[in-house]
Amino acid sequence: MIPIHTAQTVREAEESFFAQQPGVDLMQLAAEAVAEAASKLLEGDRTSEGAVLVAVGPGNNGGDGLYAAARLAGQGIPVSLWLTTGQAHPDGLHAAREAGCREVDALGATELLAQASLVIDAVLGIGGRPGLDSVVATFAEQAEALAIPVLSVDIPSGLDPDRGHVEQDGFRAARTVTFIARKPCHVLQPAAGRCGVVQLEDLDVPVATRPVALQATPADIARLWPVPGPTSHKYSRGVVGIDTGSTRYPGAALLGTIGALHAGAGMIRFVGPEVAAQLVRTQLPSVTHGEGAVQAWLLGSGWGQTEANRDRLAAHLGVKTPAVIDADALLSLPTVVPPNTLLTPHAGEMSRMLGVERAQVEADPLTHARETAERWQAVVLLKGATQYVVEPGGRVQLAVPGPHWSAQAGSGDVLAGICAALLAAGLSAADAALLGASVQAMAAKRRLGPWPPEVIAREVAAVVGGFDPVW
Ligand SMILES: NC(=O)C1=CN([C@@H]2O[C@H](COP(=O)(O)OP(=O)(O)OC[C@H]3O[C@@H](n4cnc5c(N)ncnc54)[C@H](OP(=O)(O)O)[C@@H]3O)[C@@H](O)[C@H]2O)[C@@H](O)CC1
Ligand SMILES: Nc1ncnc2c1ncn2[C@@H]1O[C@H](COP(=O)(O)OP(=O)(O)O)[C@@H](O)[C@H]1O
Ligand SMILES: [K+]
Repeated sequence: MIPIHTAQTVREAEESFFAQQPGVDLMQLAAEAVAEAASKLLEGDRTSEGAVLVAVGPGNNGGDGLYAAARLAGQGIPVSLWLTTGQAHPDGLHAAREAGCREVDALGATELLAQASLVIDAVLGIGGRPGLDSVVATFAEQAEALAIPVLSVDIPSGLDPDRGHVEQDGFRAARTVTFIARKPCHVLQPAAGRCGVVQLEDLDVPVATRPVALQATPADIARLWPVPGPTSHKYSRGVVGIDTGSTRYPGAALLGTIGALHAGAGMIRFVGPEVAAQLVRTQLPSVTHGEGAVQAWLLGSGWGQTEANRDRLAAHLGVKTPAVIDADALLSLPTVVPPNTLLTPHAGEMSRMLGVERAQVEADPLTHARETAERWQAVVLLKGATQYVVEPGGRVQLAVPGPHWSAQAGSGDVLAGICAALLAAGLSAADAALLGASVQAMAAKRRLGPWPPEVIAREVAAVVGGFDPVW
């Protein structure tokens, strides 16, 4: 799991490091890493006038950029500096001037762009207020329009380091070199989409504080997956009870059942309406029909919004079996849900659960997901380009990210089924959510393109097969 830290935590880590090791110059270490990354991005194209254009802000982020500029100029690379506010880190500026960097104003920077091989964005880092001055914002847009690669120092300038929300167009980096720890903007969409490849340089500065979130990697998912062993049988692997679908949405039932089956459910008991049952029967012969003991329920997908939802939900929750509650059922929740319940809303559903606007959830997903988890004392998987797994008590984990092709009707139905299989296997609701969302993303990566959700679901089985250490 990759720890994600806020700007404040990173500052505190830097301060306690300085208190213990006052002689270490972190800015030089940061600049060295930036210069090295710039050299790699230049790929030998060092001949054109103004090969590297460094946009420099007034603080230490600009200081990193200036020392990196000095290092590149020292290698004989033509480097131009644009001091975006007219002010700059004094020692860094001195070093860059001494090394032979030339200075340009805003107009000169814009003119140079067309010939530049690389822009280094050292305008604002973790000390910046979100948003860019309009001249800098226009420069960033022009760099993108001309397809000039951008190397951002610490964060793409103008982003809020602690959020995934993007207020204004700004730099779109090919690579971001960040320091000490990854910040939320590096992993939360849509901000993460502006960072390009994120390269962490920890500068040997330890961070003692609890991370704000943990980002899962494919290796974590493989390690945590419940792989069957020699003593496994269908019941020990977990029986999933499925009550999903309706006359209007029978396909949701089939998709969730396909999801549960391809994620390794030991057995499935389908108890949804006959129209959905018929569909499942013709497509998936291993699914059984009718009541019986189950280890987890999958409820809500494709129910439609009807008066009957509250009773349909209550009928299953009475016995305190763990459950994945999805889609329409999320709006019929009782005040108390059974232990190990997983709620799987997207931003629109969460907004209706909390009685706020969708835009409010999208602007601050984490706060709203925390509120949802607290209100129902249940684990919440907030779906979308970033998948947040939030527990009551506040622990936040982020699923392995996947391609945006998954933004299609039916993906959520499949995902709920995958999570239900994991819940039935005995995993906690948080692990079921983290593994379910991650494995679907990993499968989608292997099937890049507009594949229907059932095709991605079948690919899940292949990904899961790869987790088996024995065969
Ligand atoms: N701790 C670490 O991990 C390490 C930190 N290091 C580096 O230090 C960076 C942080 O430096 P920092 O604290 O000097 O802040 P920084 O981002 O340069 O911005 C502050 C300046 O910008 C100004 N300003 C603010 N908002 C603005 C706006 N919207 N538009 C215009 N101006 C704005 C603000 O002026 P103000 O108006 O607030 O007086 C102030 O002058 C960090 O990102 C990393 O690169 C590395 O060297 C080593 C490891
Ligand atoms: N921009 C995106 N990038 C990657 N995955 C996405 C994106 N938007 C949605 N998803 C994923 O697609 C699925 C869509 O879920 P949902 O909207 O509930 O679909 P449905 O209810 O129609 O099945 C979720 O698993 C979600 O995480
Ligand atoms: K920056």
